[in-house]
Amino acid sequence: MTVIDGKALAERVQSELKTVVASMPIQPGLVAILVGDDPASKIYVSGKEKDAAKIGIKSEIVRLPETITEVELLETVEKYNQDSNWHGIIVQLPLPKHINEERVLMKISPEKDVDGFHPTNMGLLWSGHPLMLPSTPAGIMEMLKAYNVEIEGKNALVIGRSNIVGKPIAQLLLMANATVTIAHSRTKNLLELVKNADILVVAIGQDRFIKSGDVKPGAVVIDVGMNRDAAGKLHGDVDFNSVKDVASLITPVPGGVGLMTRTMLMKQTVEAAKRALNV
Ligand SMILES: Nc1nc(=O)c2c([nH]1)NC[C@@H]1CN(c3ccc(C(=O)N[C@@H](CCC(=O)O)C(=O)O)cc3)C=[N+]21
Repeated sequence: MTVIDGKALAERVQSELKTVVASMPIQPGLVAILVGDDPASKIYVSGKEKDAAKIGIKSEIVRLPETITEVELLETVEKYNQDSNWHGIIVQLPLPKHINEERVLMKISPEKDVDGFHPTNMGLLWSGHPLMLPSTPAGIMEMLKAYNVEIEGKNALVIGRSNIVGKPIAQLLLMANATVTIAHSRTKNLLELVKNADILVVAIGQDRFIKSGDVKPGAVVIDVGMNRDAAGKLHGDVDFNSVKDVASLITPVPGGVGLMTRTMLMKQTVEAAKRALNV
């Protein structure tokens, strides 16, 4: 069994990006709009600032109060759409309940939508011609590539159907010629599907849901979960301690998918800046 080293891989990609950025005539810029104080979003945003600084990406966090109106938020997004100093815009999710998430995501100009959540970018991905890749799925594919995982013809099971992880990773695996199944909370024969999966991607947000007895021996297990227990310790959706003995390759939490998610956001930002420069 091999544990995927998300930290080493993230650092490798970051240093490649740093070289690319150093050779660019302008500094790529990434703005993160953070509404309210969701704890997971705060962790992500602070990590992102650190990564950006390391790579040489200009970054700004726009902190807005929980009480902001949807119109004010839309105006903020539009301001950064219009400002050519910023190549990437992300609006941290989740947003407060009184704000329509879909409308806000649709407001981000697709060329600056480095999360890849705009319906135009989702559609481009599903049509097989992606412009912007959502970071978590892009990071997962990067890990599979770095560890030479054969995807073609394999049974890939994605548990979770979110627009952020489940749907886009299913499409990326499909584009790599896997036979893809998407399972979710209403799936009836889940454990049967899990037993058959050569590649298992778990993104359901349930602490240590997948146990060693569930997994096919030799499977590649990618854990997207980030669940904090009462003591504040992070756990994945996979019971790492037992599943690691059954899997051929497995991602840890922390130190796996999360770090690659952050790094791929940086990569999308650099790509967006390159496109803005026409290089
Ligand atoms: N528009 C938008 N896009 C997102 O991609 C997005 C979002 N909103 N809202 C919040 C969630 C959460 N998320 C994380 C990604 C990586 C880590 C991360 O860095 N994890 C590290 C460290 C975790 C730790 O130690 O606390 C790890 O897994 O090793 C954390 C959180 C992205 N999200």
